[in-house]
Amino acid sequence: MDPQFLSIAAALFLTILSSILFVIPIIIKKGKVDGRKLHLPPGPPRWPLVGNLLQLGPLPHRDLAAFCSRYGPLVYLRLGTVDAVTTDDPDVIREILLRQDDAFASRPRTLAAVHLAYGCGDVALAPVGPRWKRMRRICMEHLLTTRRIDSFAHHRAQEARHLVRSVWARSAAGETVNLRDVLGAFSMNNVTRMLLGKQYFGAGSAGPGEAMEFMGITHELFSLLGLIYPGDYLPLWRWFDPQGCEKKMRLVEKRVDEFHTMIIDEHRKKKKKKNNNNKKEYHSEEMDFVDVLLSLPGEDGKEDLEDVEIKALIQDMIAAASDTSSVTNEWAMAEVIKHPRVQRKIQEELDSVVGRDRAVDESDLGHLNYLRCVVRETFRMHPAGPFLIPHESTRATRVMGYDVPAKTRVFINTHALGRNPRVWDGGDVDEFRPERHLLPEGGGRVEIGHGADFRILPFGAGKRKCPGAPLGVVFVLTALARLFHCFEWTPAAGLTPEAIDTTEVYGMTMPMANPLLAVPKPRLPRDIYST
Ligand code: HEM
Repeated sequence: MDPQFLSIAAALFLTILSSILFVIPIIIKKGKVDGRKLHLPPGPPRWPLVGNLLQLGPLPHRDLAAFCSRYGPLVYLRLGTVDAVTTDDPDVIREILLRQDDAFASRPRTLAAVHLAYGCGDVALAPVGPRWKRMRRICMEHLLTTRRIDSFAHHRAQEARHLVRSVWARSAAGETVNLRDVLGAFSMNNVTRMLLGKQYFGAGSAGPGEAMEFMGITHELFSLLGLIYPGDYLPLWRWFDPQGCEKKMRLVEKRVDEFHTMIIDEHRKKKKKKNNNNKKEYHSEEMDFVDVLLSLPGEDGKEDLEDVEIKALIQDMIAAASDTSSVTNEWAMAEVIKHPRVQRKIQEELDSVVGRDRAVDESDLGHLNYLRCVVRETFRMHPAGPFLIPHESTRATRVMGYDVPAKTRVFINTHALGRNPRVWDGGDVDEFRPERHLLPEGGGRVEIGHGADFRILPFGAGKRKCPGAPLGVVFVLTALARLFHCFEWTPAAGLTPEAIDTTEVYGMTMPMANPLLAVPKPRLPRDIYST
């Protein structure tokens, strides 16, 4: 028998045994509030101690969706020692994220958040409280302002040109394009130029050694952040940790920290050199996010933010900004190539709004309503992550007439929301049909957000709503507009459009199981590709 399986089985057995001794009294106490039996939401039957943990497979968002269609819009689960609820319903989501935002705006302190987000000292994974508030304020007031984002428009334009040129070079060589690679490089370069003032892909990149290290750690970071780690639900599991997850987290934590230390040192040296050369302070437009953070005053009379705060913020932005937009772009490209009718309509719109004698620029993006519907439809079927980042209740409350205890973990299933047949009538929830989002003639711009009906939820809502949503939308629309304006796309040789594989893999973000390969054919005059 597989030795890894044996060690996992032994760990499970020992965990259950030791749990019997320690946890049962706590569970018995928790089943009541003020002596009254809790009226919990309905949910599937659970095993002693592990609860519903063993009912979650490799695609937990699909398992939780199945529970919702069986038990109702709000489902209670017991995951080891943790109370949890899940929903795929717009009314329940609105209740949790807007009407009871105060009760549900926190985050659980998972082991990954402790090790990989500087002890939950960041924005995205931090429990609600003064520290989160301050870090979020720094993001909103200094990093993600319209002015600051506009100041990087020329970088984004350059990266869009690189994207088109790299695809063009491959098409000229008759090569199939791996869209995961090119879209990943586009997003990552945009993000690292804005955050760190450097790029890791293509000409002008920061050396292959550093790029390799950066890609290595971000890859490991993403996979650890996406993991469902049993130790978060069965604390005694951590004694055995048969897969060595915690050890891996500590190793990645160390490598990530060394990388951020190097980045901050470089920025300090650059600043000092500039000061020694008697150059004036930076113009605001020249500053990347690390420069901005190094120039902000700290608390309690301290001159600067603490390094650890800067590292936590940078870490968050890399994780939150890069993969989300590249995963969305790959799904959108796959669905459009799978539906040649949709590709034709995108191109007709681009030819009418932009024309064929110049490249798309950011000012065009607001006028591309059909493409905006394509992005909404992509978010409906393939939200960047299958769940919002888990929320946690700070106090006991009631939702839809049911008790929800304090410290309940909340899984908002955005994947299931977009495919919920009670929400999307017509029986075609698995069909990619952007037209369903079109507004009546003269209805204005199609917005890419949840709107009043909460039928899609690409960026969350309420206090923890994504602060980078406008920028994320620009990354996504820019790449798609440029790639469909410049090229006609067909599937890799030998594949019909319908045969493109759109199965997903679970993680913090939810990419396609296999990278998308496709063949581009230029459709514009030659000079558009070289300018
Ligand atoms: C297409 C691109 C993007 C998508 C789909 C996306 C989606 C999301 C979602 C679903 C959340 C969780 C909301 C919740 O838990 O209620 C989130 C949080 C967050 N996002 Fe984004 N995001 C994108 C781009 C960005 C960008 C470009 C940035 C910053 C440069 C960013 C920064 C953040 C941060 C800091 C949080 C945590 C907010 C908090 O917990 O207070 N995101 N995002």
